[in-house]
Amino acid sequence: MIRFENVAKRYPDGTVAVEGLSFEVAEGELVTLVGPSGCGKTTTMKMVNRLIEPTEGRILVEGEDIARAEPVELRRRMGYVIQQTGLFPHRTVLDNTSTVPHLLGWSKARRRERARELLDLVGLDPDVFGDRYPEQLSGGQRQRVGVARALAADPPVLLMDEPFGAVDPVVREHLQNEFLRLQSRLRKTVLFVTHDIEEAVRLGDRIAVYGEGRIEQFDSPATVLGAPASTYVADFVGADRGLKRLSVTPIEPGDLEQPPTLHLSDRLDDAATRMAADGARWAVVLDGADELHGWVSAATLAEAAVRNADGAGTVGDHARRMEAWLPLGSSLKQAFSTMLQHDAGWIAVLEGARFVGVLTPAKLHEALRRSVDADARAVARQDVELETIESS
Ligand SMILES: Nc1ncnc2c1ncn2[C@@H]1O[C@H](COP(=O)(O)OP(=O)(O)OP(=O)(O)O)[C@@H](O)[C@H]1O
Repeated sequence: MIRFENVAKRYPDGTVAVEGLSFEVAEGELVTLVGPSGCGKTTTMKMVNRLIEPTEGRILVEGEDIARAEPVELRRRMGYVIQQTGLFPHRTVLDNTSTVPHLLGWSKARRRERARELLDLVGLDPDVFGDRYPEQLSGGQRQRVGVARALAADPPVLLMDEPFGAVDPVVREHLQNEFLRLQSRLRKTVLFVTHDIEEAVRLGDRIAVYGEGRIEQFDSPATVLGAPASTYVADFVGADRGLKRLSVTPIEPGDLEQPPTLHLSDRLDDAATRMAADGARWAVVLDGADELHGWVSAATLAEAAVRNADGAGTVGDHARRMEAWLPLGSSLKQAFSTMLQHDAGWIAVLEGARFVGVLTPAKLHEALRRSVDADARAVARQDVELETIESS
């Protein structure tokens, strides 16, 4: 969708802003450009909408060499969001949001309808905010209007230059989450500049990590964090990259342990006998539809079976509810956080309503190590054999 072919930008004073840029952003993909100040991220982005012309190479958008496109027409195909928002201070929120439709000659009724729809989409009630001026908004609200304006004419491409850079960390995280939700619906092709590695990792389908004027690594967030291509990238992503990687590594079926399962209606004595035979300390308890109910310990079952020597009673009489669960595909970070929140030694993992296994801290650690190794060797996670220092 956006393709850089050996692109360079040299300024007349000899500064090489970027060189040797060759990469592609696929349709519907969100690529973050991340790196320290002055490494050439903004230059890269501005070459896509021809605010800056490359001195070497070419850039194709939807297969077309943009050097041949008419710049104004090109820019209308691209939403552009910047940190300072660039909202017109003397125009209302509705008018700001309608800027491009206005330029495109849409009727007033259609423009307003579209602007209202977009404000709604970015979480601003048009009845409350539509007639305000930008100075009557908070920083976060202004950024939302910036995003709404960029989306107004439904462009296939979005260029975003530190769009959430000027707001505090809490608002920023909120805006990031909202944007991710929006993007999962709209599937725009997005080039997103940031100097914040956390932001790059959270938002990007892939990340381009910039060194001075060139890309040092272009990979998925998990690979950049798990297998940095150089010491430069390793330093840039930070010593806590293992922790950061937790948030981009999903729980897979192969990560799970399979403890014994019992059903609520199972007879107490049968269940106690099975547990003793398995040597298991606890079991997961499912209901009649094989959906998660909770858990029960072997000791509880054994005691209860002794007390109810006549064989009366079921597992359901002694099972405890289990609130610590997550759907398959959730991140290892969510898993860890759920364990801590419930002070649980394991969490249940579900696929839809079906119970598929449990994740323990040891399995979580193993999953992380396997996924790092799998990325480094470009194999599937379940194909990785781990060498482990056994704890004694
Ligand atoms: N008009 C210009 N003339 C000369 N050098 C320039 C010009 N514009 C930018 N540069 C240089 O090009 C390099 C890349 O700048 P660019 O704005 O792309 O960096 P950046 O990664 O976006 O940085 P930041 O995060 O600080 O915005 C910098 O060294 C900058 O000083």
